[in-house]
Amino acid sequence: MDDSGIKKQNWDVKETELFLEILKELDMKKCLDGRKVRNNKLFKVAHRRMTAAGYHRSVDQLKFRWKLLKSAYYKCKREPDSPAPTKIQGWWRYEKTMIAIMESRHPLVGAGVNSDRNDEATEDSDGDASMLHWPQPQPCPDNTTQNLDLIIKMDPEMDSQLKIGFIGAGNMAFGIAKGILSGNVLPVNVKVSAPSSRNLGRFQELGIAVTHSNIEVVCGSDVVFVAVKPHLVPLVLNEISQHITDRHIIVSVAAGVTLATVEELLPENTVAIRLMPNLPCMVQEGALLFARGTHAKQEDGALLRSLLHRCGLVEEGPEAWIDIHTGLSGSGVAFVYLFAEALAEGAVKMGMPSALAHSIASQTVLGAGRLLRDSGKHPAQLRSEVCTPGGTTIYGLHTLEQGGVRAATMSAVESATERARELGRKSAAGGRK
Ligand SMILES: NC(=O)C1=CN([C@@H]2O[C@H](COP(=O)(O)OP(=O)(O)OC[C@H]3O[C@@H](n4cnc5c(N)ncnc54)[C@H](OP(=O)(O)O)[C@@H]3O)[C@@H](O)[C@H]2O)C=CC1
Ligand SMILES: O=C(O)[C@@H]1CCC=N1
Repeated sequence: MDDSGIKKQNWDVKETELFLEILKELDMKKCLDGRKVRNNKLFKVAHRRMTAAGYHRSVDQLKFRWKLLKSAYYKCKREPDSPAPTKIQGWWRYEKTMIAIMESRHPLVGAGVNSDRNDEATEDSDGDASMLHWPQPQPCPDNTTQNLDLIIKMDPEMDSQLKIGFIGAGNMAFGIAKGILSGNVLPVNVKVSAPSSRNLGRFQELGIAVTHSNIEVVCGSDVVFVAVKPHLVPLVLNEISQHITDRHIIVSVAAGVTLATVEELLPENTVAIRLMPNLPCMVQEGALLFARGTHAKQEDGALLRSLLHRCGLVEEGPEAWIDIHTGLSGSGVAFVYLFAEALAEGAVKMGMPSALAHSIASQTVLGAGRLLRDSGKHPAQLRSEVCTPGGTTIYGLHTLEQGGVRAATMSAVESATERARELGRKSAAGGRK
C-alpha cells in the first residue's frame, strides 16, 4: 500500500508521461500555491483527464505519484552526481518534463522568499492553508488565476460558473438541458428562449429561466446552443449576430446546417461548433459528435465536452462525419424505436398483452444495447452467442434477413445522411438570400 492507503499498482512509462504532460499543461507548479482546496481541484482535473485516457488512478494516488516525482527532482537538483532516484524507475525519461514543470515557479517561490526545501515540504501537502510556510499567502497573479479559473470552469467536478443559453425550447434543447443539469451546471445559470410559451413550462420545472427574447439569452450566456429547426437557423443567427462577442461559443445542433453557413452569418472570428446530439441525452445515454469551426480552439472543444459529459458519449470528429452521425444516431434512435415497436407488436400478435409486450421490448433493447457497449464485442459475436444451432433465434434471424432488415437499415442511415446534406444545402441557400 502507498501512503494514501491505496493498493499499489506499478505505473508504466506511458501513464507517468501522460500524468506529467497533464500537469505541465495545467501549469501545475504555478497554480500550486499550497491551498488545499485549489490543489485538490487541480488533482481532480488531472484525475478526470487520466480517467478519460483509460488510466484509473484516484486523486490520492496521483498526489502520491507527484510527491515521488517531486522528491526525485529535488534529489537530483541537490545531488546532481549521485545515482538516479530509485523510487521512480526510468527517472531519466521524466526528468526533462519535471524540470519544465518545476521551473514554472510559483511567484512567491520565484521571488526567493522560500527555499526549495520548504517548497518540497509544503507545496502539495494536504495541510490546511494556515499551516503553510509561505510568508504571506497571496493570490496567483492575474494570468495564473485566469488560467486556473478556466481549468476549473472546464472541469465537470468543479462548480461551473458558465452561463448556458438555449435558443429554441424543443425536444432537443430539453434533452441537452437535462443532461447538462445532471452535471455541475446550476439551473440559475441556464436560460432558454422560444417565441411561444408552449414548450417553456418543462424548463421552468427544472428551475431554468425562460424568455421570449433570443437576444436576452445571448447577452446572458457564454455558451449558446442554437436548437431551432434547420430552416430557421439563418433567421435566428441574423437576429443575434450583432450581440455575439468573443466571450461566446455558439453551438448549432441543427441537422445539416454546416459550419460554413453558421460562420458566414456570424461576426468574423466567432467561435462556432457544430454538434449532433440525440434524444437519449435526456437520460444521460446520448451519443454526441461535434466538429469545431475555424476559430474554435481545442480548449473550446474541451469545454463543450466537459459541459456535455453527463449527456452520454461525446466525441469530436471532422465535420464530414456530422451528417453521417445524424443518420446513424440522431435519427438512429428513431430506427431503434421502430424496431422496438415491431418487436412488441410481434408479441401482441402471438397473444401477449400490449403493455407487457412493450415493457419487455424496451428492456430488451436496453439490455442488448448495454451489453453491446459494455462488453466491447462486435454485434455479430453477441448475435452468435444468442443463437443455438437449430434453435429459435436462427429461425427468427433468417426471417429478418429474408425481409431485408439489414439492407433496409443501412439504407435508412444512408437516406437520413443524404437528407442532412440536403438540409445543409438549403440552409446555406437560405442564409444567402
Ligand atoms: N429531436 C431530435 O431528436 C434531434 C434534433 N436535432 C436538431 O435540433 C433542432 C431542434 O429540433 P427539435 O428540438 O426536435 O425541434 P422542436 O420543434 O421540438 O423545437 C424547436 C424549437 O424552436 C423554437 N423556435 C421556433 N422559431 C424560433 C425562433 N425564431 N427563435 C427561437 N426559437 C424558435 C420553437 O418554439 P415554440 O416552442 O414556440 O414552438 C421550439 O421551441 C433541429 O435543428 C434538429 O435538426 C438534432 C438531433 C436530434
Ligand atoms: O429528424 C431530424 O431532422 C432531427 C435530426 C436528427 C434527429 N432529428
